[in-house]
Amino acid sequence: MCDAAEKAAAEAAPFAPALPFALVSGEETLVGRGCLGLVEDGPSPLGERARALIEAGGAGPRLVVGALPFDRAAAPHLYRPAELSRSAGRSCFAAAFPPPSLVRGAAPPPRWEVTPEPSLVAYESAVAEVLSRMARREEGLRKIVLSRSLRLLADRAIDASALLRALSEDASVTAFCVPLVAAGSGEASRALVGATPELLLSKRGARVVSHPLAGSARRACEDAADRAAAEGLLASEKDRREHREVVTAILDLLAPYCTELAAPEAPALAATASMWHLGTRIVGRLRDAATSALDLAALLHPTPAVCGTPRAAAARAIAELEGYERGFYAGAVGWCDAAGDGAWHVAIRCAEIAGREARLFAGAGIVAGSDPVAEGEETSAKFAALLGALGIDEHGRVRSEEQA
Ligand SMILES: C=C(O[C@@H]1C=C(C(=O)O)C=C[C@H]1O)C(=O)O
Repeated sequence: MCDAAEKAAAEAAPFAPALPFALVSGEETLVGRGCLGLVEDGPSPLGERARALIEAGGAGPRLVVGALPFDRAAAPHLYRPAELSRSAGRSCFAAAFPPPSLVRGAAPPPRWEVTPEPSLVAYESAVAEVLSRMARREEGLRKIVLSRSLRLLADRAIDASALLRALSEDASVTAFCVPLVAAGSGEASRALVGATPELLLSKRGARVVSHPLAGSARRACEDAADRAAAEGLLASEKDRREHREVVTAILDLLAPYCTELAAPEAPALAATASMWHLGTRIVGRLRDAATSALDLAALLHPTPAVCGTPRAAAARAIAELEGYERGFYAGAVGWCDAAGDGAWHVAIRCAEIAGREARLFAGAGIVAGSDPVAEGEETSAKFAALLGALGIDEHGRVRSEEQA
């Protein structure tokens, strides 16, 4: 393409994603390429603005894809892809993210530098500070989800597609890739890549489903130890209290929109390849089937699974004590179509990747009775999925076969 044609193409498409958008799960896979337009800022509800974008364009997929940031006041990143592949199961994934060639596979593994931000010790102190604020009942705080991050620097550009392929091997999660910066923008192509076990909200017709998780234990390699970890979690009063905060918040927020809404009294175990969680499947029937999945996701988000209770006070404490912007970590990733149907997943177990750099995030819910060292260990356990997919441990060392 000549320069003028390239410039015209860039102006026509305000965002030209360098990578496909992907949501990959055993139930459904969605891959979006290119961009026909971005959902604009504006006073009307997000769902309405998304519908306006879909209706305004001509031919093309009738949906928007993207991510909501953790901060409710920050701008969402939502766009209408130019092409869409969709399949029940994972079949359309392999075509969009083909396996690497043998030549690339034979290259020596990358070398990594890993810098915790904050350090584990500083994280534990922040947890202790949260506990003392809760003990003083400051701002009525009952739960705060505090996170820490790992900054990774590789000796070469990180292959987001390879990471996504590795993450999607765990059948219990939804792997995702959300391109955040345009190709040719001058910046390294930035993307949010992860593998979440947590469904914020899905909506088809009048039926809504949410599957919040809260309360966690690291899985063990040995069967007996793994079972014991699961049973210990299920019996833990502290974890059940931590979990209940999330279920109550979701039920309270959804109730005005539903004619039926139900959740089991007690949580059940949910497993990923590396973690046990307490989970509750909430199912409801909307009063108005035209309510947008995007508006419902924006209403629920961020739940006490990633923020805390009361929500605004917890968000303020998080901003103060974590000392960094979460960006899209602990936000939501998903899609919404012209009928308002869609699915939004909690953006956890993820990393923001740009060139040779990655920033990984993991958080843990703190309630009265939490132990700072155990919460630090829980964040390490949650890093394992991403680090394992990159083939390294928390110190940047290449993982041995037994660890994998
Ligand atoms: C905040 C994260 O996970 C959330 C917190 C959990 C907990 O505190 O037990 C469990 C699942 C997630 O809702 C994360 O993985 O970063």
